[in-house]
Amino acid sequence: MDSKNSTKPKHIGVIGVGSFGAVIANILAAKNPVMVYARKQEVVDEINTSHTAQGKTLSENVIASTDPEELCRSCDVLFFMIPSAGFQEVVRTFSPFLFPYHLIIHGTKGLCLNLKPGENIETVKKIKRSQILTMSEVILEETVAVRVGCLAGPNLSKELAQGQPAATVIASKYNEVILEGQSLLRSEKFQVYGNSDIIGVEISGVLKNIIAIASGALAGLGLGENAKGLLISRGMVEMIHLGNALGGSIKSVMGLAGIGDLVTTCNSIHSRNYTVGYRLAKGDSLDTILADMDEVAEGINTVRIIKAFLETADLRAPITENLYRVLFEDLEIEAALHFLMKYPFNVDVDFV
Ligand SMILES: NC(=O)C1=CN([C@@H]2O[C@H](COP(=O)(O)OP(=O)(O)OC[C@H]3O[C@@H](n4cnc5c(N)ncnc54)[C@H](O)[C@@H]3O)[C@@H](O)[C@H]2O)C=CC1
Ligand SMILES: O=C(CO)COP(=O)(O)O
Repeated sequence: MDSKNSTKPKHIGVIGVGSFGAVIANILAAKNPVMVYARKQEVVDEINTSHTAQGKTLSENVIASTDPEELCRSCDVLFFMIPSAGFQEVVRTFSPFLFPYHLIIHGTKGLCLNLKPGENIETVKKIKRSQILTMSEVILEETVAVRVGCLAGPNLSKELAQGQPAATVIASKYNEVILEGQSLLRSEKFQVYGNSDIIGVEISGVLKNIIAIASGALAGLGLGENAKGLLISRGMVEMIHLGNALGGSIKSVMGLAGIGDLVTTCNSIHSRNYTVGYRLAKGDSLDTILADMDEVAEGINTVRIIKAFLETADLRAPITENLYRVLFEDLEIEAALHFLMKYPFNVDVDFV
């Protein structure tokens, strides 16, 4: 099947109409017709009749379908905007209809695991890098697509939806993916940078969620800006060492998808990860918080994965390790903070 034989105008595909997918669909719809994929027929009907998706307003340039084949036939470029927990399953649903000409960009800030049948993160205590998949690795493993990219940066969906100025990074090994992403998304309110280190950019977006949970916890304890500055700078160092161990470049952590997103999410009540930490510090249990949240806070699962990775890596990540104990072993946040304040960090900058 050759996409060039089609005479119909091509849509840009968006898979997932959650908070971020809806915003990206609207940004794309300013320049091109967009087709979004949703699993539920009632969501598709709502979009096609009233141009809303569960409370979020969508452009009239957006249509919806429940049919992955229709998306793949109608769109040469597809944006996957699905949380990591459902990512592999959704990519598998699309895989039979994808061809090498498709260009795929994802916006997911989480990780997947490549474990044996019957194993899961609860049962496997130690994880090697080869058992961790970024979302671009999932796409490359599950499909025939080659031109794959990711989108990451300080992009709180609530602010983007209000049309506030922001910027993002499109990362890919292929310059044409970066150029296509820039051309589709860029506007006077949305700047789009390029980066060829896709793993570094993906990992930056994933790891900042851990530090955002910790930042929310500091705020929940009523601590001030000195403590936050300390957390953000030491968090960045932890991201650099972990990012390096996971195959990313230091440079990407220093960029928009790393330090840029870290500052944003460590400071915003609109960040779900920050909110998790804040509520924990106010005394809510993780189970209560998860039961209340209808959106994803990727950092919780990421903490678990990185803790298991640390068991096989020659590396210490004290913020992540202590946050793991707070989230999953009932360590008091004050005790974790006390431990970190006594931790013998000596060298300020040890990564350049
Ligand atoms: N919301 C934000 O400000 C930003 C979110 N992100 C990342 O984008 C990803 C998605 O986040 P949100 O849109 O905020 O999440 P969300 O929880 O608001 O929405 C997720 C969407 O994915 C759909 N979905 C989940 N599993 C599915 C499946 N198996 N098949 C089909 N659809 C499925 C849900 O129905 C929902 O529409 C996350 O990895 C998040 O870290 C990145 C930047 C900003
Ligand atoms: O990644 C985000 C903004 O860049 C969104 O952060 P949360 O997932 O914590 O809401």
